[in-house]
Amino acid sequence: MIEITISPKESEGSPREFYISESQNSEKYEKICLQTDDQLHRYVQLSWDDVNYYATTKGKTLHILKSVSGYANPGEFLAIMGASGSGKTTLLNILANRVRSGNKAEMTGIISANGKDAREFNISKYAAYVTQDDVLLPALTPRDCLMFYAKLRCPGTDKERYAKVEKILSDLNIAGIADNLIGNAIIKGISGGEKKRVCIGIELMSDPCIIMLDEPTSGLDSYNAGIVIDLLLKQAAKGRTIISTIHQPSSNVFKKFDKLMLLSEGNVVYHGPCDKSRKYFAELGYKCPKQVNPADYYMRILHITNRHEITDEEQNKLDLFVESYKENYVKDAESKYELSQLQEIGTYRPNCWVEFFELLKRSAKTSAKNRLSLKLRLLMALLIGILIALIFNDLGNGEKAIQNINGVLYMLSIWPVMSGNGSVIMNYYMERAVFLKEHDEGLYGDWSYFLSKNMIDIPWTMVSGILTGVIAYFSLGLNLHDGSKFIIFYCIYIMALQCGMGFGYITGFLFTTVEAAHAFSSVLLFPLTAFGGENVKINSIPISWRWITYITPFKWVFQAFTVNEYTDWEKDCDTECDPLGDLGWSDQQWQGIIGIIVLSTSVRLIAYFILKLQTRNKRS
Ligand SMILES: Nc1ncnc2c1ncn2[C@@H]1O[C@H](COP(=O)(O)OP(=O)(O)OP(=O)(O)O)[C@@H](O)[C@H]1O
Repeated sequence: MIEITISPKESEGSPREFYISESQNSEKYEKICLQTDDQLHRYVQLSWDDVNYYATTKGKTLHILKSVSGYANPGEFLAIMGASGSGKTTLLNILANRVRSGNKAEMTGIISANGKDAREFNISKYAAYVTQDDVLLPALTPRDCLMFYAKLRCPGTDKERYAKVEKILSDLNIAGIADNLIGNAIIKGISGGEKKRVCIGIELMSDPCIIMLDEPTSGLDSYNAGIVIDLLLKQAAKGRTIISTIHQPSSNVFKKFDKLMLLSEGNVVYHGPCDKSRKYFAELGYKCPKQVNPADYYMRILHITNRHEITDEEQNKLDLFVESYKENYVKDAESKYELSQLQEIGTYRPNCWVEFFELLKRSAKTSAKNRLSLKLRLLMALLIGILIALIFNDLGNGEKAIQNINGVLYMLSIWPVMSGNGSVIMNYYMERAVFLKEHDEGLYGDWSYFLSKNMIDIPWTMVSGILTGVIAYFSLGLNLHDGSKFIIFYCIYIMALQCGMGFGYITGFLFTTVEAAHAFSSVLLFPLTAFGGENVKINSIPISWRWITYITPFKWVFQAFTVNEYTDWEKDCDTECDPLGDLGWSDQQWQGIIGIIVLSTSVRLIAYFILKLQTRNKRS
């Protein structure tokens, strides 16, 4: 049994002497008893000394953080404030080990956790990071999100995981909306404050010692901002170290912070107890009037009109604050706890099949709940089938029939490749941010993700194939020599869709924006339609260009379709009529099908390779 003494707020005690206060003004001395040594794992004092950050842009080197020193204690909420561009996010990212020195940026200084140099270990193993944007899947519910993390992050039985999710939902006061959709601009969902609480809940699943947040209240009204800050204070009260950048807090929110760090133009101008900041600035000649929110007042006195042309008055004021801070800076006592006593987060990792299965389940749920996208895709498949049936309703006989059948089969070769490509790009960009975040956190590997994406495509391609394929095939009266003809046609159609999806993954993984991916795939696929064998016969293509036909999905699909159609063809035709011979593949029974299988597999392997490369580059 460990006894923890709770000291008053003003005390600059050791990490074991943090205060717990539901109401900020409480000056009560309390004692709490923790049941076991387990709680010790949460106590991390993070400190940073003489941190400088330089970034080079357009040939100019900017000094973004200037000799910044500070600390954050366990059990406390440290708010980092400053005008826009003062370096808050950069500092937070450096503390979270999300910024490294490279070609265009250089970081100097020492960051340590409980006295141990952070260069010797990975701080992200102890810290959770909540980004400013809510990176969530809109078609899921808060419970789905937390449960997904519980499955991949928390050891134990499903019952224990379920209990943990319920506890977090109730701690964050979102149990009432746990089964509502998260939503986005299109899908009506939960409020911004509730989304932020879901993001915090996700991070709490891994029981982090430190929680870092980038502007968790931005975009929230003062009531919701207060709720978010209160729940973070509760987490601090459990011994966690909370570090958060914050923009324009209300006076009610401001007075809840334990420690405050004020930045101006990359310099620290104040770092210490929040409630002592008024007195500190008053002594420097800047007295905040009683009725004024200190947060607003500090922003006003630190305001710089044009940072590229700082006036003498602004510079003198900044120098006064910076010098005074340097003289007065006193760091809290060093933590007594060895880092080896701390519990790492994210060390639990289920095997890749569990990751795959959970990702598959989530993708299925997301697709099913995203009704609009589902309906649109089904409608499109149906309409294309009907449209083809209407346009080519009279195929005719003899030469005319061959020309018409070639035309319709070529359309049926282009459409699945294009639609498969487009649907993958669209779907991938809807979840790209979530995937990159989760993958970066090591929640699952790229193999599990890629495999689950490939598996979830299968039912969709089968349904789409039935809708377009059945309508087109039977309404046009294509070859019905025996039942296997349609089955082969259907399988080729599905493989064409799969191949198009493979191309979609390549472009999706290569580009960071959906617009660039669509533009690139159009530029890539459209010219390939000329090499499919319908517009220009393959043997009339110059030899030096003929290799392109091997990477043209339309060519393999068209070949497979025509061979299937014209073998045992029963239309009226004179003896000269040889549609397969005219196309140049009369003796190539299986090449089309083998070609589409090989190309489909190759593009997926290439896509996986690109994904691996991209995620590795992002991590490094
Ligand atoms: N890699 C970089 N290259 C060029 N400039 C950078 C880089 N990183 C940060 N900056 C610049 O450094 C300054 C501080 O950026 P930072 O995002 O930390 O500010 P902030 O205080 O968080 O601002 P805001 O409140 O608007 O988010 C900004 O002027 C930003 O443009």
